[in-house]
Amino acid sequence: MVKMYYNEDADLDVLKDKTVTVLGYGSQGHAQAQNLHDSGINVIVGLRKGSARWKQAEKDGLTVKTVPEAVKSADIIQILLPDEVQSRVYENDIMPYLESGNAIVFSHGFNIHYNQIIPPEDVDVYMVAPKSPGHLVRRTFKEGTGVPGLIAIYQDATGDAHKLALAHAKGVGCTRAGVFETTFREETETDLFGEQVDLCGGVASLIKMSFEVLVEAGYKPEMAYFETLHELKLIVDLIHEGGLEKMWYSVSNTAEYGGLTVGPKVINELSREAMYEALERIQNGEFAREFVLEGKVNNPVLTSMERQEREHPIELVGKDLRAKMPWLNSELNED
Ligand SMILES: NC(=O)C1=CN([C@@H]2O[C@H](COP(=O)(O)OP(=O)(O)OC[C@H]3O[C@@H](n4cnc5c(N)ncnc54)[C@H](OP(=O)(O)O)[C@@H]3O)[C@@H](O)[C@H]2O)C=CC1
Ligand SMILES: CC(=O)[C@](C)(O)C(=O)O
Ligand SMILES: [Mg+2]
Ligand SMILES: [Mg+2]
Repeated sequence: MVKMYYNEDADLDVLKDKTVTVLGYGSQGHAQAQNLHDSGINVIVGLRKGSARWKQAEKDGLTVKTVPEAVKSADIIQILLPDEVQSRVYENDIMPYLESGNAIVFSHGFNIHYNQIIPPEDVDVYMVAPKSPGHLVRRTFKEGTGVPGLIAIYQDATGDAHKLALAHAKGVGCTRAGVFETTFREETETDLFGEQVDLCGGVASLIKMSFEVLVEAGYKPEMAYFETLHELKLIVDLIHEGGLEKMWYSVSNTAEYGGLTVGPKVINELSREAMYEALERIQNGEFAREFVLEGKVNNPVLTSMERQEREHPIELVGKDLRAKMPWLNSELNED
């Protein structure tokens, strides 16, 4: 087993006299900045002028500055901007203001691993990566628990990077749930693989295709929505709590037999090949190059796919049905 780090393994005191600047106040930024602040750490949020989130961060009790000003005020600069804009912001607004002995922190290794940001040798570079969407990083922290996370050290200029990374992970709440150490390469490649093949891409495709099949076969969209999307969370909750075993235990024998025999026909050897292909494109940098170039031309493919996704019948029927389930709706907007 890998070594796991918990609260007692991390010392927040190493951050006591430091200022942490969190650049960006989006999914991870708003969550990690507030968690660090609530952990007693001196936090400044860095945003561009005119950011709609500036007021929100101030309302949340945080000091906000422009990115260059925030970098100048900081010992530790955590870059929580979208991956595709990080290198541009780094060159214009971060690098010129870095000081020897500063630390640069990431929550995903993309820009370091794929050579988009090349930091100077006299700064620490480490990662604190919650294995969770940002909104749950905040929600679980407020509930008194936390999400698991990774740390990785890319560059240890001061000799303190490891201690800083552990303390930082503690401030974010990850040592409550467990933290283990990895490398920038391993985090980047597994994270991209997971989100493309399983967590986001695989699941979304599975949901849409099973929905489409039921609707094409003449079943009501509402029925199909409940069956292929809504109930998925309830099933995944069981897997999350007690592994596949708990899920198989809880569902009927009919579901267990049908699931075990039919599942591998649906996610099959062709899917395995597609997974290997996705992994290869991640490992050889092709996916990274495609995504970086997409960002440089203002995301034409992403924009169009987002529109198509919004217009998918499952999203239309889902919107109507969720409006009738108000208890589902508020959570993402709360923080
Ligand atoms: N989303 C997640 O749950 C996870 C993300 N990560 C990683 O965390 C990092 C941040 O991702 P995420 O939280 O999704 O990012 P978001 O897309 O939510 O970040 C949005 C924030 O970035 C700011 N921003 C965007 N462009 C610029 C710019 N050019 N100059 C200044 N600020 C800018 C936005 O400012 P404005 O308010 O002005 O629009 C906003 O505050 C990434 O490395 C990602 O891979 C890791 C684990 C999970
Ligand atoms: C939430 C998370 O960890 C992801 C899926 O890797 C991401 O949002 O990049
Ligand atoms: Mg991830
Ligand atoms: Mg990711």
